[in-house]
Amino acid sequence: MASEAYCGPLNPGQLEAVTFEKKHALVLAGPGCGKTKVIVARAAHLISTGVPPERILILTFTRLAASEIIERVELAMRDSHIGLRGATFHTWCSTILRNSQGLFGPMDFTVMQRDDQLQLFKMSLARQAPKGGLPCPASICDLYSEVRNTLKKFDQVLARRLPRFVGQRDDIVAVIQDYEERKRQCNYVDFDDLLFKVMRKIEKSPEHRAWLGLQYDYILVDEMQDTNPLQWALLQPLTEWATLFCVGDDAQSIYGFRGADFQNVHCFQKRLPDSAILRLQQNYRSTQEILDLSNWLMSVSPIHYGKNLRAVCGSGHVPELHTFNDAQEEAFWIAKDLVRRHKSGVPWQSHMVLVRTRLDAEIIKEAFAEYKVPFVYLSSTPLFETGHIKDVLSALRVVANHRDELGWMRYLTLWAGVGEVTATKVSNQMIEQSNIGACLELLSSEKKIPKALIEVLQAILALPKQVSAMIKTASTLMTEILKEKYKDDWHVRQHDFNTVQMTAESYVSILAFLEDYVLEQYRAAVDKKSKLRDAVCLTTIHSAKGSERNVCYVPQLSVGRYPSKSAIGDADSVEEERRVLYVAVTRAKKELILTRHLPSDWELQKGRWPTKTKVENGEQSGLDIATQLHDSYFLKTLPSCLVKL
Ligand SMILES: Nc1ncnc2c1ncn2[C@@H]1O[C@H](COP(=O)(O)OP(=O)(O)OP(=O)(O)O)[C@@H](O)[C@H]1O
Repeated sequence: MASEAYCGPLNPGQLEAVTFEKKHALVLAGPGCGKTKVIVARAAHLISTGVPPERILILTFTRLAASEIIERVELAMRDSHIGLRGATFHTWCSTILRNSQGLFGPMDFTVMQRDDQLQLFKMSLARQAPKGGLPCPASICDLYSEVRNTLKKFDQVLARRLPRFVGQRDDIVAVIQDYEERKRQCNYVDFDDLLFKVMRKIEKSPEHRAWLGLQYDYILVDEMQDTNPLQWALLQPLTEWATLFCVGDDAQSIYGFRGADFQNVHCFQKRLPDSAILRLQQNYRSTQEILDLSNWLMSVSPIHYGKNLRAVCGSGHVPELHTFNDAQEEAFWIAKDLVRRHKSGVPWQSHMVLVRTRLDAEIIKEAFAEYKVPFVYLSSTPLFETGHIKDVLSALRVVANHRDELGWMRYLTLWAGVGEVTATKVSNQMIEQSNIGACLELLSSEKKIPKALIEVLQAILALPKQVSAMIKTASTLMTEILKEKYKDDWHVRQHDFNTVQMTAESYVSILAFLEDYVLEQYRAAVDKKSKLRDAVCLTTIHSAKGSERNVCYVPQLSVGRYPSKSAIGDADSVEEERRVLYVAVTRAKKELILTRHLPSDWELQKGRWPTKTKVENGEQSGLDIATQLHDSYFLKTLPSCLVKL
């Protein structure tokens, strides 16, 4: 079989999936059973049997995964410009909006970052509810996002997420309407809009549906278990034209907070009667001892996952479980253990450390610095989220979209003598103008606006369409104000502009460049580069999906962390936490090292355990929560034979 020749051996189940000929299929498999391999081989198989690559669309959860799959298919086909299309749902929809000759609405828009969304909600709140009394901007933003991603009724989501505010329903709706109106005025599109706008059009209009559906013969979807109802509403109408081939694992669904819906997996066949469910059972990644522990973790869940992974590669080391006095001792031990392994000849890059949150990573980073362990951190704050870069980019933003109110606010308030009040007044005027030329004219007549502020924008406008040159000019002309604003660490920050310039080298459109960084193109490039270095991979578990290493450490497996305090009291959240831990432990190929530390004195004073639930519902005491944390601790009933203490 051609794809097998390209992609390496396939077992009979994988081969059946790769060459499946009836209509739609969902391949369900546990971790390490070759789902990614099957997607790559399926694409190679389709191409080798004559399907034009541009008629195949591959949808993945991250841009990195999309680019890796495309690369692997290209490698398999020995053709590096094969023309296969791979994207996340967001980048796919953004391309549809921008490249449809206006069929899906205006094509020139600025994609908002979450920061921008929060700022806009804050302004809407100030306009609609000046005396307060409503949820904070982040809560309203998340509420609205959940409504759109789950396609549930607003009142239903409000009652579940923010029960205390049900009485203020109409006020919250007014804030959201104000936010929507402002977004329209400013030419903004938020993350959810990208999907929502496309979905609404194809839902309502047969012409739009056909226009999109006719572009594809095959749509291949990775990580189906993490798709949400909005994403399904985009896929289902296209099945009239294209064949859907999805892979997923219900035990690895960890994006419930983004509205991921099990139904997309569990109801697949009911929703698409001309479809088949295929299952892959053999795990090629881990040793049986690692799988025994993983199987046990799922077997004690109240949900019946029915996971019983069998290792093709047989037996190996029993997972280790180490307990330390505190988090620092734990982190130092991990660093020392890595140094020991490296000294014995194992490359750094054979190791991965999987943490729960960015904050958890900090203590590990400190220990790595102390013991000089080289590492790449896969969830670090991208450069583009830092203040000085955002400041420079704000100048480019307003040149690209003169109705970008938040861009104006950031840019104007950078300059001495321009306060919030003036900036608000001026940016309101700017978004009324017909173009950036008219804005510059008006700015020149404003007494409070420094000349240098206008000169930066004029200089950007005068340049040919090269985004990297624009960044260079803007950062050079803004050096004095930035140096003053970031005087404490300017010596470090000043070097970042070169990196951003390099990233922008191939771009001729500011909007396209800004959008790519909002949608994580930049992070994907960094992740890819970092994989080439010999370094330990330090990563959040959410960023580790699809990855594997010979030796994996899962630290901070302490009471109150798995499940985390915030999940207690909500059975769905606790189960999602279990799946997060499942993803972590199933990344290990040969050795799994679990570590934890004893609760600190502070935590031991039971009355001082965080009392979020108590605050919100007035029901539970801190003591109750401490007891629940102990009772629900995932390792509480861990059979001692599954680990080496
Ligand atoms: N038939 C096979 N023969 C040999 N190795 C295989 C086979 N199928 C998969 N593998 C190997 O097993 C490992 C896991 O495969 P892959 O990453 O495709 O699994 P997955 O199901 O996508 O895992 P996860 O869901 O955990 O990300 C890879 O190293 C892959 O090369």
